[in-house]
Amino acid sequence: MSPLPYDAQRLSQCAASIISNVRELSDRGWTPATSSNFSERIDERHVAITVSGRDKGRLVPDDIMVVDLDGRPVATDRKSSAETLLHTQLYARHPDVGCVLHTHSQTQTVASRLFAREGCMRIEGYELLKAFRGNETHETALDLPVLPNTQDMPALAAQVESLLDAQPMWGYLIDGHGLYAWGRDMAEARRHLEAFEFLLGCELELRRLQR
Ligand SMILES: CSC[C@@H](O)[C@@H](O)C(=O)COP(=O)(O)O
Ligand SMILES: [Zn+2]
Repeated sequence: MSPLPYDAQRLSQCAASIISNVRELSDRGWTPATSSNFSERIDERHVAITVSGRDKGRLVPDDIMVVDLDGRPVATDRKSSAETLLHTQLYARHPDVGCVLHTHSQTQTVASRLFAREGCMRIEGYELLKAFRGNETHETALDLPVLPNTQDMPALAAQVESLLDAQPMWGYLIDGHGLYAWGRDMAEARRHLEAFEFLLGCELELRRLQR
């Protein structure tokens, strides 16, 4: 047997981090019905990612596998997330991206429906905007893109590429689907994900109150 092209110990670390963090996200109801997918970078060429179709609230080490930056499985016959390309495109493009989190909370999904027509959701004036890397004041605005949903991953990835060409960003919504968020490591990606969830919730609540 040829040696693994990645560090098995680093894979175990990534798997443990994904399992424990995702269990907490799942306990909040953000990963219903096997939805959502999660990954962490192993090294410059390899990513640990969830196997497709698993119950994300009950992940075990066997539910985390390795893909290369083109999304091809490495040393396994398991099938990676149906949305693997949306993860690997970020790692391939940005060497400082270390973790990508995708969830399907009700807040994220409702917000995506509400702002789909505009193609973006403007979030401004909140203290919690400082949770995003690089922001040092609440006196700023963030445009969270909302992309049309499709099962055609290369087409979706191409749309994400053009967004990334245009602006620095930490996440996007997919209409009727959910949220992608990322960061340099699990802690930062999770901070960004939680900030998006909170801010989307505030905007939805404001709209309800203003009706
Ligand atoms: C269970 S429906 C959700 C899926 O279609 C998909 O959007 C998703 O988030 C999970 O897919 P997966 O292939 O398990 O990574
Ligand atoms: Zn999804």
